[in-house]
Amino acid sequence: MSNGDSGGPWPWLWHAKEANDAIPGATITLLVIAITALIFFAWFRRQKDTTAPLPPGPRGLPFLGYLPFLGTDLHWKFAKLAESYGPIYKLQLGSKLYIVVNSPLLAKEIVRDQDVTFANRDPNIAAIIASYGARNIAFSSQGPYWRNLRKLFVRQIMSNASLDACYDLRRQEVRKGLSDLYRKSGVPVDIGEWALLILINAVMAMLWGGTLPGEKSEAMGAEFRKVLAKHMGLLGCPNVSDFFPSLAWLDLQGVERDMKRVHHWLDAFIQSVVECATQGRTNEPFGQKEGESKTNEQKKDFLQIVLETEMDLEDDQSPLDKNRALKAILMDIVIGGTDTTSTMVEWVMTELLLNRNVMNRVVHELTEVVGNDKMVEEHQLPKLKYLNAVIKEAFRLHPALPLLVPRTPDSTCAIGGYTIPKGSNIFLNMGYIHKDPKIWDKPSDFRPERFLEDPSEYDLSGNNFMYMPFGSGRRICAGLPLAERMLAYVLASLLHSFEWELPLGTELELLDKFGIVVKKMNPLVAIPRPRLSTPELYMS
Ligand code: HEM
Repeated sequence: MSNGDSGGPWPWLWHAKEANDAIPGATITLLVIAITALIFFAWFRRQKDTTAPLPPGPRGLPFLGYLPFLGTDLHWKFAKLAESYGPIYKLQLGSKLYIVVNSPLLAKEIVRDQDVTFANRDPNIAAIIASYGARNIAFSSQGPYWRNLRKLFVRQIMSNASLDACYDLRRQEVRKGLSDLYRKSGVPVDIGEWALLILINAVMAMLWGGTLPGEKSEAMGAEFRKVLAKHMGLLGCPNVSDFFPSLAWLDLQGVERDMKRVHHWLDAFIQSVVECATQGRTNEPFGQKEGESKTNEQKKDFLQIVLETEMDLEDDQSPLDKNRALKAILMDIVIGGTDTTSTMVEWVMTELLLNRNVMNRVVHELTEVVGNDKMVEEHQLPKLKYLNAVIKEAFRLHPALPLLVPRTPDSTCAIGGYTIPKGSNIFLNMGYIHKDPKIWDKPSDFRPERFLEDPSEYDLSGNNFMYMPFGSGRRICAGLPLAERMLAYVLASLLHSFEWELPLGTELELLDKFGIVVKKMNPLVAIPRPRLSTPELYMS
């Protein structure tokens, strides 16, 4: 065998002896060089990306990092730092690295371009306890378990058919709440508190058909509100044990201890709901009549849907695992479905009381669409274009979760030319993006008209990275369809059925306080006066 024919890997490179061999040989040579260069370039870029610097960020103290300078109003602090450090910055808090993203372009990289990489959570200690060991949808890591749980939730429980089927249950609770307000007409009412009770009752009704009866409603509702407030406070509480896992056993602030207590109460509550449904018992504390949730197919509740669906979560699931997964889903609904929505009712009502011309236009629209001799029905909601714009504008200025729920990458990657290490916590700073003057004209004005021009430009489904009150991508809020319906229905009912005024001498303001859900600092108190033509309407 001659050298030129087969010696070495590139024989044609060296031995294009004959003239007619020369052209293809040269072409192939150039091709190989080009491909090699491309491969090298791609490799070099990857190398460069992963060896790119960490994002900029403020310096902290040794060991503690930026922790001592964080303060309590995280969302305002993060906005201020965005002014100094730009679209992306890092914060070292104890032994943990946090990355804050402040631009729609970089947010897109996370929730769209690299959605799979960023689809995990790194729940804090309180969240792990509250979610049965990260077994709920919000805090479990992506994988078959989370996917199946989420599929069941979104496709079955939150489907249009399922939500239509339990409309009667929601409606009854909203109507009861309106009757209650009618009795209180002329008297100052804490709107957030009222809305939370209605939402707790509506969610309970949808869960298993039972609600809180009569006086028990007030007492149980008050207890539930207290527990819920504590629960949310602990979830959002900066905890030394999270920043220094090696000190977690000391539980220095007692967060772990307190969350265990709160979780115990909520778990007993959920367990009694599950037992009642699975064993056909009456649910004494919550006034469900025997067989109530089982007999009426029209009013199929969420629990029935879950129980009827074979929960195929993981291969090795034990009955205990299954029970825990079931309770974790119910907890997602109870926790996700109440506090967030009632908080938004309060924000929208506050903005409307501050912007009387906007309030008048909403009321005018309601009168046109619904009529003064009728109560609002859910099927009328899509016709309330202006109210929907008002809700969107309130979400822009007061997103209930301005930092969404932090995500964590499952491998080291690059965003905006910076290295994002595996396991760091990523905050999408939507509270800042929603008010960025580079994006929004007169951002601090409450101007629903900005959402009227092209309503599809900014929907709530996270397709526009400048506006994502419910997040985006595979971790977008799983309860969005219910949240949209409930929020608009409660607000439309409040505004159509009553005129609202402030108690004499009240100075309305927009101060907020940080938590996993950002609420009004001072509760909104306003006075309802009936505005419908017949008192009987309020008695239904
Ligand atoms: C005004 C009402 C609500 C707001 C503003 C809201 C907002 C959010 C946000 C921002 C997230 C994180 C999204 C992300 O990481 O990209 C989220 C997640 C979630 N929400 Fe909501 N939510 C609301 C109502 C609800 C309701 C009614 C439910 C249940 C019935 C619910 C259940 C959930 C669940 C299960 C997740 C976790 C999704 C996952 O990690 O896969 N939410 N929500």
